[in-house]
Amino acid sequence: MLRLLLVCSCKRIRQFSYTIFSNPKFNIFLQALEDGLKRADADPSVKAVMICGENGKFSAGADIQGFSSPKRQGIALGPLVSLIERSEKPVVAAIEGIALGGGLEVALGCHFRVAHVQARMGLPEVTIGLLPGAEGTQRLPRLIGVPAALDLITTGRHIPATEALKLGLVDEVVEENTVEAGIRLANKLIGQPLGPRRLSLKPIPRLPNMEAFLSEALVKVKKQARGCLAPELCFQAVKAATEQPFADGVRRERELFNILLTSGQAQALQYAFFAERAVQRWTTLSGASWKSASPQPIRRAAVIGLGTMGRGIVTSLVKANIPVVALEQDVEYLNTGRKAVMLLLEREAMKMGQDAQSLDFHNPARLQFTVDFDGLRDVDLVIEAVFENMALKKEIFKKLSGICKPGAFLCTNTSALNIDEIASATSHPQQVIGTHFFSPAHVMRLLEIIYGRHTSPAAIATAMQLAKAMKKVGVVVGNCFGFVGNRMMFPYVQQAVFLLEEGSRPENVDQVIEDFGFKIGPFRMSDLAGLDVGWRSRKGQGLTGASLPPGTPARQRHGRRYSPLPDLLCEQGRFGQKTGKGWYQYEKAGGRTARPDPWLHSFLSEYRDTHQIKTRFIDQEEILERCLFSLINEGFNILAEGIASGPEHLDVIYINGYGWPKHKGGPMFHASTVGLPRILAKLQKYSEAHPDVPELRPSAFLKKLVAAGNPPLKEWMSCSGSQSSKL
Ligand SMILES: CC/C=C\C/C=C/C(=O)SCCNC(=O)CCNC(=O)[C@H](O)C(C)(C)COP(=O)(O)OP(=O)(O)OC[C@H]1O[C@@H](n2cnc3c(N)ncnc32)[C@H](O)[C@@H]1OP(=O)(O)O
Repeated sequence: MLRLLLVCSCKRIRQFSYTIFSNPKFNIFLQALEDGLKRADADPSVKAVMICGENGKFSAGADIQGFSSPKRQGIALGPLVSLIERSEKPVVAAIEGIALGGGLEVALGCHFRVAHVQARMGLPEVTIGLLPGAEGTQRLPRLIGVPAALDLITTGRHIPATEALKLGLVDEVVEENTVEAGIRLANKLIGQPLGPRRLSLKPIPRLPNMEAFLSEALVKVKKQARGCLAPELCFQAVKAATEQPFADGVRRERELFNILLTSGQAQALQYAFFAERAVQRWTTLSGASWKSASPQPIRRAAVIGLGTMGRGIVTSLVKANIPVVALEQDVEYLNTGRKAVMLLLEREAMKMGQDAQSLDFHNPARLQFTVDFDGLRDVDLVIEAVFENMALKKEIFKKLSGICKPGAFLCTNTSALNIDEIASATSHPQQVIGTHFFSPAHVMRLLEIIYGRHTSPAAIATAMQLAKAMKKVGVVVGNCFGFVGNRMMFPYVQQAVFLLEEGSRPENVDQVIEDFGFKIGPFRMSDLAGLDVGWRSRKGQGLTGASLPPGTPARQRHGRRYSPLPDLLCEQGRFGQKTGKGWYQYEKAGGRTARPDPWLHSFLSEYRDTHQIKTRFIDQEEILERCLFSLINEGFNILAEGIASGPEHLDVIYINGYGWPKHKGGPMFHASTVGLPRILAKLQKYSEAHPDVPELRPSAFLKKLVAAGNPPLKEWMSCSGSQSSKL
């Protein structure tokens, strides 16, 4: 909520409390600001005006919910910012807490800006698919120069007050009461000329090579945007500021803003913003929820296993300022793991600069390495991160159950294994919970949190709190094979491989998926992760390898279609990047540049000949639909079973853990935009063509929703007979 303080000649402050922007939940009352400014200008006793926030916050900007509301109305902010700037009396912005989006644009209209040292500011509109549409794209480059403005506007990053001061975005940073400092400043400014402080009148600071700079910047922005429209249109708006007078630049900004507003991407990104917050309000099938469960403090944690996942998890815990005990099975593994963890932490410290001091990871009180389970006696939480092997995990949990204090939470980092079976090895299964980290664990934001039959609400609340401390987004899901993320991934990967059997090449499939906006297609992903991982799992499930009963048809398992292609590649030692060959070829073992492999193409032809599969041309539409709609179909099954309590959970998981393009809102949001009747019709078509693929059979819940008239996403769960959406 913004307030207007009127500074009078007698140095008394008349205070009008005008709600301009929300504390973000409330509506925008711009009219009040306009009226207040006009009254201040007309009143000779008022000598200066100050705009500040309430409750220690300047403004989080406009109400994001309002952008997708069909009833969006009211006066525009840009003209008001101009009105502030035109004021004949000095207007000072006193920024505390946050000044984001439209809030910062208001501050840019002021003649002076004073900020508290702990304030943060930014123009994050790009992250919700928009651009700073209240003349911010025209004022900011005039104030801080084109490179810095482009950076802030196209990334949306929030910056601290100290950085804002260096950039010239604010005039003063104070450690004391910002409002009082603002009033002092306002008093000093009374009677001073304001012309040079009106940003719309300032020329753009020139660069010797503006044209070259802008072309390079555009290439960078496009590369980072990966199909997302907003960064490029933000760029265009700033470019307009470099080429056109202020008023024309503002007109261009408005045009571009309207394109974005109606683009569909903005709705998807705004949905993703609220979805990420909605998943914090978790519930379980048995009715436990965030409302009544209390997280327990984690004063010390332990990690078991210092493989790739364990190393990343230790790093995340250290960065979250949680003292850690890291345990390995023997000294050799421990030393290798210690070196790797230290390297990761050194790198993180480099990235953090001065703030890195707080990590203090050379201090054994903060990070300790051991091979002795006794060192885990007094920890509050353990994260086991050993191999995906049930017997091994159960053995470890049995041991932990005897050693750890009864209140300690026992987490297993698994991507698919049964949490209840692991918990059965302990004497307090209510303390056991699944925490599925994504690789690299210190980078990836997603944490899938899986509750078992006995998991206590406190364990769930604590895991959620831990996710937050590690700056991750925790999503609570039920226990089933593959949980949510991997369970939905299986049909997608399966379709990708079936498409190869029928006539596609890995590079065709990857291209279609990457053009859709995924960071990486299924085959490049498989080469990166290592084909041997899935091979081991399939051998464990008896789908391939020595335990396969003789006479099993090559392309069928349990009466369903099966493709042995990935197994055949593994038998040839083609494990992906690590061996230099997989679905692609690489320059060397460990190489990263995937090149289409003629060997693989001939191998696929021979395979089709052997199995008498007629090679056919498969178009982009079929590739995309078979991969994505089968994944979405599984999502509907998951919702029907109550494994996730709403579609937003699935979407947050896919955006943060599986590279789903955020500007497409996640798989379930995408389904809602494509339209459920279309998805159903396509699945029916593909299922008829491939009756031996149960994953293509439309989910009963999808059919129910279509029969119910294709309701909007936020009403889906009320049709499920399960729980309701949080949105
Ligand atoms: C033609 C007109 C053109 C332009 C005008 C201006 C445009 C804009 O201003 S666009 C909006 C720009 N602002 C943002 O993008 C800020 C978004 N919010 C945040 O980054 C964060 O919420 C925060 C930094 C402000 C606070 O973070 P944190 O303390 O971690 O709290 P939460 O994120 O959990 O948020 C708490 C609560 O507030 C809701 N919320 C936050 N910001 C907005 C907002 N701008 N509009 C609507 N609602 C907002 C958020 O959803 C949470 O709600 P729940 O508690 O119900 O989950």
